[in-house]
Amino acid sequence: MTVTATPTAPLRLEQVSIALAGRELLSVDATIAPGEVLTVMGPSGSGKSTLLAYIAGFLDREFTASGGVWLGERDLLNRPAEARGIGLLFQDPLLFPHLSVAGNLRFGLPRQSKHKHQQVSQALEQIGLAGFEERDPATLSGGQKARVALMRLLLSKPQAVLLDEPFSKLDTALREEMRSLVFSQLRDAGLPALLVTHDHADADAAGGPVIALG
Ligand SMILES: Nc1ncnc2c1ncn2[C@@H]1O[C@H](COP(=O)(O)OP(=O)(O)OP(=O)(O)O)[C@@H](O)[C@H]1O
Repeated sequence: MTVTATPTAPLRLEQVSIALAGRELLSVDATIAPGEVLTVMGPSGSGKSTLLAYIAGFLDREFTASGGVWLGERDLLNRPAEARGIGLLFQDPLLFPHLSVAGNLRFGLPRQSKHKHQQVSQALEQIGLAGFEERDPATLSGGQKARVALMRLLLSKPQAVLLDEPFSKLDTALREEMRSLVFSQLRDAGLPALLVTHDHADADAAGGPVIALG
């Protein structure tokens, strides 16, 4: 069972071009189908995080950008970041330290959602952490934190997901486990996703198209 409804719409990057100080930094034209992961690779400074910031709606004013970002028929550039339906997963799990594990997961749930308690316990069960509701996130291992962060993201019912080097801080065994968990969950949820990574093994595991910047 997955915690996110299917299906969603494709994420379309329509002739996106971003410049810094008058020089073109990147240009991308791509469509990511529901359940597909597009991997973006490229050297440091080639603009990978900048591309994610443009899609998510928090591009710094230093940059000038053109081109469309569409979720199905919805023009995301006309919406503020919080109304774009984009979920983010970073290198660090970024759990709220003042909330319990359940509190962190509830934070992801839309305000109007029903059966919150049940949704949280089901999510914990799915990641092998049944009964962890009241735990302080500081007492979790790195892998447990990463799994809670993934479930918080999925419970928030995003319509597309951006992943910025989500596995780079995990050790090898854990990295493989998280890759398989993350990509299977995204596929099952039918979410289009964009993965930024330096690691070719991430791209292989994602199984989708790869584009190179820079
Ligand atoms: N807020 C900003 N103001 C001005 N320049 C910036 C800003 N943020 C990033 N840059 C510059 O924009 C370029 C692209 O940066 P970006 O962080 O997107 O690269 P990246 O490919 O994600 O790099 P890395 O792999 O090291 O994370 C770099 O030259 C960087 O120095």
